[in-house]
Amino acid sequence: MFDKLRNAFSNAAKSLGEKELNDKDIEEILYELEISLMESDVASEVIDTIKSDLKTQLLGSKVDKKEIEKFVKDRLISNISSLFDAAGTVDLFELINEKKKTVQPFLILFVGINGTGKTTSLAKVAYMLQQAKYSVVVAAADTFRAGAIEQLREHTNRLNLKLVAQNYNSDPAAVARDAVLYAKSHKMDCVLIDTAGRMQTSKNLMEQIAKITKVVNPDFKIFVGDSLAGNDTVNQAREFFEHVKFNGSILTKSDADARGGAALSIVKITSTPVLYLGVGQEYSDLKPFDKELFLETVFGSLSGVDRKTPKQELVEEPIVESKPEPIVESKPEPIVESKPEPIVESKPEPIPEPKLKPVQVTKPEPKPEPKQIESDDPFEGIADKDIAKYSNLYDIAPPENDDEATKLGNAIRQWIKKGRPKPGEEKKQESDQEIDSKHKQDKEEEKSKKKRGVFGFFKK
Ligand SMILES: Nc1nc2c(ncn2[C@@H]2O[C@H](COP(=O)(O)OP(=O)(O)OP(=O)(O)O)[C@@H](O)[C@H]2O)c(=O)[nH]1
Repeated sequence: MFDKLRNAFSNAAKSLGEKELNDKDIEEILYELEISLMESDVASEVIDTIKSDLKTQLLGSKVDKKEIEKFVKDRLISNISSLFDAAGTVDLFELINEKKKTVQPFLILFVGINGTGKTTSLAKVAYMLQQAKYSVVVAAADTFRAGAIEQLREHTNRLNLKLVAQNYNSDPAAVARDAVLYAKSHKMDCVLIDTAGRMQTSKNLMEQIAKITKVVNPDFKIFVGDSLAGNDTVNQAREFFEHVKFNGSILTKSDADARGGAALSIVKITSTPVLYLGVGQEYSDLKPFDKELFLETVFGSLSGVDRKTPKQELVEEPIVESKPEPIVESKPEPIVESKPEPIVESKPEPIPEPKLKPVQVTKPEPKPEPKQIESDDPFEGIADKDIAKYSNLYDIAPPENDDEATKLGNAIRQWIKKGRPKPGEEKKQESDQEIDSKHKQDKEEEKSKKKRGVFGFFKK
């Protein structure tokens, strides 16, 4: 008998607790998540597309009322996570090793607009490859910006790398080709090609890059974008991708701001992966992009819904002191050579380990204690046979609401505690009054927890 009753209760709770998601439910929850994405510098058009995709997916889904927020959030995170997965990952070393088998150098072209950190990132990649024992030659194919060649020379001198350069205004494609010839004749593993970075809308620039691409046919093209530039970086990425079809990106200056939404925007727009994050001004300040860390940064804990606008650092430790070796642009020296420099293999000197910056470890924001979730079942812990026995002995009618169910559950527990006495055997140890007062106490506790009642309505 009580099995039926119990089933009826739980079905009622289910039907009252379940809900078919409509536009309004989703909009309300997405609003919070949208703020998180905006605060993380995700481009607005990307947010709009993600939102509308998600809405289409969710409309009409049946969800437990209590779980709606978590459900929507989880789906959003899982959609974004799939976006990153779909863009794939790249193991640069593996690609270089493959090319090495053909005894040909692996050519990497760096593109991006001025000032985003392209040259610095090229130097960081050169350093990373050097550390992995690959031989590297650098091509100064930015022959447009005054000081660009000297800036690159500064890096290659420090890293003890060969730089192939010509005069300003010479043909960047010719510089790239010379560097490739140098690498081939010296059996070097990689050629890193710097390019000029005027505005992405410059037709000239895009034509120049297209020409380099045609002449040397790079194996890999990297777009360098500034992670602080938000929508701007996205527009740059779109434009460069249209013309250059780059294979992946490096996002610079992630140390200066923890948000990193540009990563999501670029991946969404180009379907290519973010390879590395620039996290400082040292050569070693290049970190592989970590999807999980990104998601945690934007959404907080991936399993809960309590942190709506987290401000966790994408780079775990903020850098407090930047003592970079100044990457200064020296004044352009007149460059006389119009041909590639005579090829003199300098003896590789041991490369000093770049100094690591002292980092200050900040204590993570204390997370709020997870709320204790109590069972909604007023008969929790009571065996079916006890419910049946008690109701038969005392001829109890099925409870009609939360209060009655809770009261009945408590009464049965008391009865069990006292050894399941039959009517008359009871020594009246516990009067109805006592049960009532216990019940009142329970109600008070529940009130303060403001949790949803078992029958599907909110207790006031
Ligand atoms: N904090 C920080 N600064 C960076 C990072 N990457 C580059 N920078 C700095 O950003 C500035 C611009 O970097 P460059 O490498 O000169 O920029 P670029 O894109 O090559 O500019 P052009 O040479 O004009 O094309 C420099 O001061 C760099 O030190 C980074 O990851 N973190």
